[in-house]
Amino acid sequence: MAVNARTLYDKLWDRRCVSTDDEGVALIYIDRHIIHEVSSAQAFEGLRAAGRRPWRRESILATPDHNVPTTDRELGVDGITDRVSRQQVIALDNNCREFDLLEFSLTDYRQGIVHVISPEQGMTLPGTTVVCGDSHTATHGAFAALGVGIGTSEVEHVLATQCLRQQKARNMLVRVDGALRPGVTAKDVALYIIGQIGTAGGTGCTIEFAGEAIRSLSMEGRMTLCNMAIEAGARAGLVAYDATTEAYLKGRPYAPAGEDWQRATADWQSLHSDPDAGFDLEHIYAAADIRPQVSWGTSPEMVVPVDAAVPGPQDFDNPVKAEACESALSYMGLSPGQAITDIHIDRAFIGSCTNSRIEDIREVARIVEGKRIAPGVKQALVVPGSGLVKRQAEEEGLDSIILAAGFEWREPGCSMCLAMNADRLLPGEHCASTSNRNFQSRQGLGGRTHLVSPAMAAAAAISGHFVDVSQGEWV
Ligand SMILES: CC(C)[C@H](C(=O)O)[C@@H](O)C(=O)O
Ligand code: SF4
Repeated sequence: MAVNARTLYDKLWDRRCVSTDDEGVALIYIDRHIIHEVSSAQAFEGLRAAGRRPWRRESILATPDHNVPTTDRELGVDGITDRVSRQQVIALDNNCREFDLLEFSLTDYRQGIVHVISPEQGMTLPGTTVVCGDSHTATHGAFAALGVGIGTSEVEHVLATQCLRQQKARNMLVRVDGALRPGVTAKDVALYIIGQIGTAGGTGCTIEFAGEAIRSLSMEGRMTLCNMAIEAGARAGLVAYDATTEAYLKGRPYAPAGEDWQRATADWQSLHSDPDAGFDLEHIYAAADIRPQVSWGTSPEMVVPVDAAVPGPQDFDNPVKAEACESALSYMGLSPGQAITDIHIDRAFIGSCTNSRIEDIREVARIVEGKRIAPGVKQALVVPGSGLVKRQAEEEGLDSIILAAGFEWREPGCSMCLAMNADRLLPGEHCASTSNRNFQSRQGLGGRTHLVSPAMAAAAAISGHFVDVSQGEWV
């Protein structure tokens, strides 16, 4: 290993590290601070109590997303029936007004899920640091930016000082060689990797995703992958800067323009790991081994290919995992050996910061065009990640295709990803979901979540049970 060779993570760290104390705790400078209604109210309260103001207002973008209804948006906050949810959204509006912060409020056409709107506005830029009081801030790593999820007290700290206390993570490389098979998407890659390394596999690490399969992903796909780095236990996920990153950012409202663009893109060229940089841990996979994935349990690592069967406790050598399997199967109402394609679904949810961007919606429209949801499926929801995604999809006529297939076309927000609004599963219901977490009751009390790609969720809604979208009529 060459002495001066650095990983992408090392470079990002060095660019923003202000100082490091004797215990190795550093202060890193924060370029972009995204704020939502659930994790910010107490931070603003603390700021006010201390008589402080946000240190750099221009670094902030706020939007309500977790608690917002996905229907009747014209009612504004009056459309939120839950009292706590309404209070949180009102508090965000008031805080943004008081401190003069940029907010895409409930009725703004640019409102959406925090991790969807910042990239789409060109606010997430390569070489920068991005924080949000939200674990899925890892998403922004797709832009060769250091995206770190923080807690509410850290939100207050960043508001007050523009810096974050951090210990440097270890470097992990996850390389996926070769080309992905048709019908296999970034979501399948993410679930496959978590299935391999486990939800603790990335603990204490920043994961850089590399290799031919990753390079050939669109920015949307890279965001899906980095979004789920957090479910692999990692602190952050990263993909190197390249022409795909540049093409995505060019011309976005808040991206640099003119001479600034030239300067920025020249600077961004160095945002990759040096060829001889060393990683603390490496995992190397072949893209050809990855098939469409379906989670069968209550943790994102409980995942198998769609053509496999539900495992049983006897399939795990580790007694803790065997026990976890047993309890997950009882919660999920599944039996060992049952074919994944025999699992019937009650609802489908296409949305969340993992899979609600324009490409995801296009993929759903492609799968469902000219078809109808299966009679046994009670509901198939399509929730775009932002007002701009919704608008673009409608311009492309995707909403009509989706509606004609019997799916619902909603307003943007987190929605059934975590059921903080009215969109939720009933006890015992199975859901094909494009979100990132399948914890117990995540999508509603007693609900049973199966994590899948958008194509897999759409095809399951059409068929009534899981099907392999890498085969036959679906490709
Ligand atoms: C509510 C929020 C703080 C939470 C997170 O941090 O991830 C949510 O977005 C989630 O996905 O569970
Ligand atoms: S869409 Fe889901 S995972 Fe993403 S920020 Fe919202 S609740 Fe969290």
